[in-house]
Amino acid sequence: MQATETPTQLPQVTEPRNPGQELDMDWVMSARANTSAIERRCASLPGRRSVKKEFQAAWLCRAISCIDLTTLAGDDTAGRVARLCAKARQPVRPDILKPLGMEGLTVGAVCVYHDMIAPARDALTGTGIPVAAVSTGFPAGLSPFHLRVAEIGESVKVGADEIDIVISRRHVLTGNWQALYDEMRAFRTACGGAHVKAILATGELGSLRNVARASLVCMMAGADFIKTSTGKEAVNATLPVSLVMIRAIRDYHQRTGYRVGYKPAGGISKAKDALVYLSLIKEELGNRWLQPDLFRFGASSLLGDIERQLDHHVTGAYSASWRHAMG
Ligand SMILES: O=C[C@H](O)COP(=O)(O)O
Repeated sequence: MQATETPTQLPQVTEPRNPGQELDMDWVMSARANTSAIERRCASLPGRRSVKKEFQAAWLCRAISCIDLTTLAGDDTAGRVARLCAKARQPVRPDILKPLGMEGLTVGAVCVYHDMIAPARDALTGTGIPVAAVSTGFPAGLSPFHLRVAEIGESVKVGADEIDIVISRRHVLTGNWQALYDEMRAFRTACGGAHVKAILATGELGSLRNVARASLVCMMAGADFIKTSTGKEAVNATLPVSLVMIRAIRDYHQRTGYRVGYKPAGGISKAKDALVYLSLIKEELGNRWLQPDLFRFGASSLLGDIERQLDHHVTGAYSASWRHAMG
């Protein structure tokens, strides 16, 4: 990754929202995933070695601007969410951001459970930082369908800007693509003006081919983003799964003209891994997808590691451990 742009130099454009389309079964069934080719591509990925040292800080700031800063714990409180939102507004110490020319940098969004939307809204008033809520019986999605739809409506009513829905994995595992399409379409409709991210829970879908097909079906049904995982599955975001989903997004864009966003989530906690993901996006989809309206990291602890690495850069203490970590 040899890019020299800083996050502030990225074009600010408004993307037309994916309206979805009819379910195209021929297209869905033609989706394949060649596992060995995917593994070869992932093994050859740039990232650690190819981000030049002088550009790393800019790329790490880019990563921050794309984080959905997340807390999804049973013991979440309004106080914890308020602290998370303070971090979302000012993700890195000002004395680190100033020399980088990145004052005013914020994360992409804050992601919480339904009951934490109101505290998050209060804490983010006037910042423009969106609130995302997980929904539809997150994380398993096994509550009654009408309640899952109603949950979306409740979250939109109290101010969620984005809704992260979970799909019914069984529809994928049984090849019931029509049922998956209908479910996703209903969720998208219930979201109204709020953007909808479709969580595929890829670690539970059985095969990369299923991941490719589920990605296409959700986009056809109007997903604004497709997202790998809830963070609660045994296997969450991985590079092979990401490659399959990103290529489905590219295919969808080539055929329909609509850009759908991508959100890897779960287990991404290291700055060096964030750079690999950014490299993958840049190479497979291009710079346009490296903005928060089309790319997010779903992460609860990634920001802490990025802040530590930026601190090293700015204070000149470019540590041996970081050099080692970056290969
Ligand atoms: O969607 C976000 C994930 O739940 C966060 O997962 P994490 O805690 O492993 O970073």
